[in-house]
Amino acid sequence: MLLEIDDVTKTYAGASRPVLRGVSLTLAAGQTLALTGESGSGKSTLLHLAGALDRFDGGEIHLSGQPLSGLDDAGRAALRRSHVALVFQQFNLIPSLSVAQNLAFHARLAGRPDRDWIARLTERLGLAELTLRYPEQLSGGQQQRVAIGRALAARPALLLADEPTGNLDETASTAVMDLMLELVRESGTALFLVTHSQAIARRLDRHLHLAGGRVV
Ligand SMILES: Nc1ncnc2c1ncn2[C@@H]1O[C@H](COP(=O)(O)OP(=O)(O)OP(=O)(O)O)[C@@H](O)[C@H]1O
Repeated sequence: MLLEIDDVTKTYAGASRPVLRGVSLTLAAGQTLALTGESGSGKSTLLHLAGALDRFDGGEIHLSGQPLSGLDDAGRAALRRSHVALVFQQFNLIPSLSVAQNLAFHARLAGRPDRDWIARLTERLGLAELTLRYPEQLSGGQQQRVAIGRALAARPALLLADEPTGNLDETASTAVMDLMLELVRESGTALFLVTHSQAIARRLDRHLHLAGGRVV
């Protein structure tokens, strides 16, 4: 199993109530999973824990067989770099780098700069004419397509996406979601997607809902 979350609890420092009260789920390699839930229900928190971005208080998370509770910050960072990619609502491109440089950035960091795969992603994402531009010269939909290409360039085992189309209009949102689903399926990457959209959630292999700090 690629990701196993087992009875995880999380309370933020200073908060009176836990955000997560015993959450369990699994995600197999190559599978796509949607997580919905009301605002403040803890979706982003759970996604961050799955990506080894934050600590939890109880339970255990295994990512590619590694228990996360035993890792220090450096260990979590190393596991993240080798296994996980992230796409957020804000596109988070590096403003001083061109589209081509943004696309190659994470693959370089991960030590996997596969030029043919990056060229293929660039083509598939409709970015071939835009490689010399900078993020500020792109539309929101174009920026998010670069972010998806950058995330998949290193062929991560797991893509975590937090409302990736939340800042896009309906047309751009549909185009970006179509491409993301096609490309994760093509590359065998598992997808854990947080979304407010039931329509988007229905397009994934599985759909879980978070309420009252639990998966229901
Ligand atoms: N760093 C933090 N410190 C303290 N409390 C936090 C922190 N991050 C989130 N929270 C709180 O934890 C709860 C869950 O937040 P989270 O962002 O996980 O929810 P969400 O379901 O993703 O919400 P949304 O759909 O609005 O993005 C909220 O009450 C939020 O205020």
